[in-house]
Amino acid sequence: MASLHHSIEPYIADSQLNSNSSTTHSSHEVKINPLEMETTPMPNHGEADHQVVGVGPPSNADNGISLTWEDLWVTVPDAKGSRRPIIQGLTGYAQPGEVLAIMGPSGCGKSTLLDALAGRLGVKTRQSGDILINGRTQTLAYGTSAYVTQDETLITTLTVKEAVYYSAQLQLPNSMTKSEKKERAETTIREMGLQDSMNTRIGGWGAKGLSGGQKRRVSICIEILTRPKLLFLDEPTSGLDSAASYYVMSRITKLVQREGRTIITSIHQPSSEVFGLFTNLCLLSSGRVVYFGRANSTNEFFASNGFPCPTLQNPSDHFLRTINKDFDEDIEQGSKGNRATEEVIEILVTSFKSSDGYQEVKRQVSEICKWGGTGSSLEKNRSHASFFTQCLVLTKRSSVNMSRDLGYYWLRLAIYVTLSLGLGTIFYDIGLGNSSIQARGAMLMYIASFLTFMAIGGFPSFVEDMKVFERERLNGHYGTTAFVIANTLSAVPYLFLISLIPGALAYYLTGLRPGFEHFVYFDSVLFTCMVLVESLMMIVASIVPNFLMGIITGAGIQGIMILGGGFFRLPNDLPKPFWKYPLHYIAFPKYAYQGMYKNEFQGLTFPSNQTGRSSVITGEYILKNEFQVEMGYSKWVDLGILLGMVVFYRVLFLAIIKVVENVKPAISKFKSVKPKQKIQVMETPTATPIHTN
Ligand SMILES: Nc1ncnc2c1ncn2[C@@H]1O[C@H](COP(=O)(O)OP(=O)(O)OP(=O)(O)O)[C@@H](O)[C@H]1O
Repeated sequence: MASLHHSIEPYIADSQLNSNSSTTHSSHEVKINPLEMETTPMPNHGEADHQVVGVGPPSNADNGISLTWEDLWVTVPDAKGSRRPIIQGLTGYAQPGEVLAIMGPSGCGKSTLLDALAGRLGVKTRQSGDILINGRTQTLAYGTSAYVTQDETLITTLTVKEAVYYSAQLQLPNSMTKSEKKERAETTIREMGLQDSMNTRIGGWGAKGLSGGQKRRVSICIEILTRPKLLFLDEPTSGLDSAASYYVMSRITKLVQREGRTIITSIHQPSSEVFGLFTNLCLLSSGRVVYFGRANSTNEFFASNGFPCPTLQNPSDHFLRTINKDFDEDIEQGSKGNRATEEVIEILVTSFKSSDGYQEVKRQVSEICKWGGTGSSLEKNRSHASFFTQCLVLTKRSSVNMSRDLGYYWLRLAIYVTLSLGLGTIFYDIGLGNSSIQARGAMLMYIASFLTFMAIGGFPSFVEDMKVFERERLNGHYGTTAFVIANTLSAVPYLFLISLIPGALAYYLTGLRPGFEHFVYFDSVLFTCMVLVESLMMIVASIVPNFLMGIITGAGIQGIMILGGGFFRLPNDLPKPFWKYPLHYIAFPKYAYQGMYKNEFQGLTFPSNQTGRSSVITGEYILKNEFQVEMGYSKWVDLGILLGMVVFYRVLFLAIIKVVENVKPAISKFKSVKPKQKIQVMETPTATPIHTN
């Protein structure tokens, strides 16, 4: 059995520890939620007489964040309907001024552990155990911590400098001047070694820009701008060469030394120089802890169990190779002797669990909880840019993105112009003959429904916007309302442009109702419908964040609305249940068709087609009898209803984002296993599937 006692430098001498302290905080349920700040009353450790003489928290603990987790389990559903554990009863800690590295073979649960600690597990996962911040059950405020995820969700059209500078303007408080924010952005870019790529566009699908490793560094830049107290990094060095990995990690660890930050990072295969930067190491295998303690004592632990690191081999390579069982058949006999990897892992896991080192980790956790609970308190909401600045910067950033992303509006403009030219040639100089009545009706319907229908073409860009928003929102860069306002304001000029040019072409080529005011009304309806359909697609993007499913859903909703609009089947002929009530009345095409028809026909006369008699029919007659338009109110009411719908859809978009934000953590909390259920799990550590009700 390996003794790890020497490997951990406790803040408190063993003899001064209260043996009960490790259980004092265990009655608190897991409650880390980055969505809101909620400080619950300080747990009563029941140890007023627990005095620690001459020792205590590290000097920077008052300002920093210590995270502790005890007996943490995470499970996911498996194909058979039971639950498979991904994280199995982990206990550990991370404290200010230290870098904790989480290592292990691919699929061992590194990202899951990070997600659990950051309160970001998906809704399908269940978690049990205690995760405490500074010894308390409390939730992290937006922006108190930052998380650099594995996938890069960046605005691909921006340059490195723009991306980081916009982010600085959004995240840094108004008390900083513009030049100070710019300075901070540029310093951070330099710190991450991106000075030569400052003016390079990030790039993405279809437009090559930065390399994968450079994108990683941009993501890190954005998250360390505010110097967060708690930083989670999911494989920050993936895609980087060994020199870049070292420089990136050493600059991040400088933050730790200089400013007493707490950093938890998962990492795949650090070089020995990078490994040397870590304070503590959490080594995992299939969700179980193989080793937790000082990184520089890992070698000793392996050697004492019969698996010494061969001379000249990178220690981290050795640790990972020793516990990687994925390729067991291919591995030749090496430092593990004749043992199967499964057996080696079992030896290490058992050895660690029974070592002094493990006891030391538990003691350390309880000590952190004790001084954390009495001393430091987590900062309230971070000071941000003001709401107005957020709206302004987000509008600017979104406008720049829209202008550079060809798929957002420019392609649509080109298609709309082509379609309008098509309409203009098919219905060219339509005249006032009897046959022009149906032709006008068909053309106006086509413009109001199919020109707006193509908003689904911008859906991939909306989804990208939503992904960036989600990442930035979780890291607390700005508020939801600011995002929705900015998204609306930035789209308006482009939508105006793509309704004006094609609208004018179609209107004047076909010779619709003369008179500028009639054109203004026609184009206003077209523009409003475009804003409306775009709002509808944003709602879809916020619920179905998947290109294909979103496009199909959006197209389906619009198709149904067009069917119930009253053109393909006249209003009185629509089946009453569903199609007439309520669909016809809540579908925007009804108001668009009827408003456009009134604008076109009211006041016009057409020759009657009855043979042998020269008579005329009025526009009013046509509206009432041919198109079954509701004549009890003016065309302006139709436009007003459409504008009201735009407001309603935008408010609905905001409400959905807010609800999703609040519902997700509530579901996770609801699914968290209560401590009493968890105890059964503790008693059978090798029992795999956990069934929780
Ligand atoms: N929501 C989930 N549903 C089902 N399985 C999941 C879920 N989340 C994670 N897993 C599984 O849990 C295991 C651990 O995943 P995780 O992403 O944490 O591994 P990792 O160590 O970060 O891997 P890598 O180094 O390859 O990124 C994997 O087998 C993964 O398939």
